[in-house]
Amino acid sequence: RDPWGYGNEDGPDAWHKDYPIAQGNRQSPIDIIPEEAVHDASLSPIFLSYDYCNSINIYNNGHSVIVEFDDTDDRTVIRGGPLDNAYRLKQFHFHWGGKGNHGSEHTVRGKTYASELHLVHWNAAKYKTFGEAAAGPDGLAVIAIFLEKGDEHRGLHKITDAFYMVKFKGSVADFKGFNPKILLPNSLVYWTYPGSLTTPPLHESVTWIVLKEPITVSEKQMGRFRMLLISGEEEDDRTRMENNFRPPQPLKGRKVRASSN
Ligand SMILES: CCN[C@H]1CN(CCOCC)S(=O)(=O)c2sc(S(N)(=O)=O)cc21
Ligand SMILES: [Zn+2]
Repeated sequence: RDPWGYGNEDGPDAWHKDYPIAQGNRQSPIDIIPEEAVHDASLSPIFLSYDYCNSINIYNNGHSVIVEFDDTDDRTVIRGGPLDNAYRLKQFHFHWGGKGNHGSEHTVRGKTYASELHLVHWNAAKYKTFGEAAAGPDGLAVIAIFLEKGDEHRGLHKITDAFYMVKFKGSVADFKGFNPKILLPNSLVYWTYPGSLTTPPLHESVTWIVLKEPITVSEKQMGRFRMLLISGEEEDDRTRMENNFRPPQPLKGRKVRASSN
């Protein structure tokens, strides 16, 4: 198992020992205070070109459940907003809690949500490989969407119905033709700020785009997330995958900007 996790010994408070950047100046997530966000009229809307979306597989890496995409061309990209060029969709994954309404990574005036979806994109115009982009200051753009406990989300069903195939750490299954467009809320109004990966290696390479409007998820659907395990099939322990979120980090003088549409 990776030397890091979300437990008492290997959790977020211990990560700085192996990843000193954990105490850096542009760490994520953060607590967003809407009244303190700078309204920037020059921020254009975010454009998601997800029509030729092509998911490949779904897998469990022991930290989260991830759906991967074919990023060999600019078929599935985001543009606009704070971004200088097109960023290619590489994968999406989630962070969630044990029960109740905690589990998100970003918070809004201290409010937590049951889960948070991250759509990870990389700057293929500037970096040759995803790995290089993941380590570059403007290498990644992650769209964060809050999942609020409420009615069931029909778009999420296809994903939660596939979890039984990737119960164990290291398991992977075919997952083709899923278009994450159905996971978007009605409004693409967002906050944006310069930050980092929220898991090791915690690279300070992410332009965060946090959507204001959450989508809803039912308690039953959240239960499906919690049947995933961090243990491998060959291990004898059966530890549930839950509370895989990093708490908010110091803003260190960064400005959060708010879009208008
Ligand atoms: C468990 C490791 N999670 C990492 C793995 N990647 C980064 C390193 O990759 C190098 C090839 S990543 O760019 O896919 C990525 S995005 C996020 S988050 N939660 O900030 O959206 C975490 C991670
Ligand atoms: Zn994430």
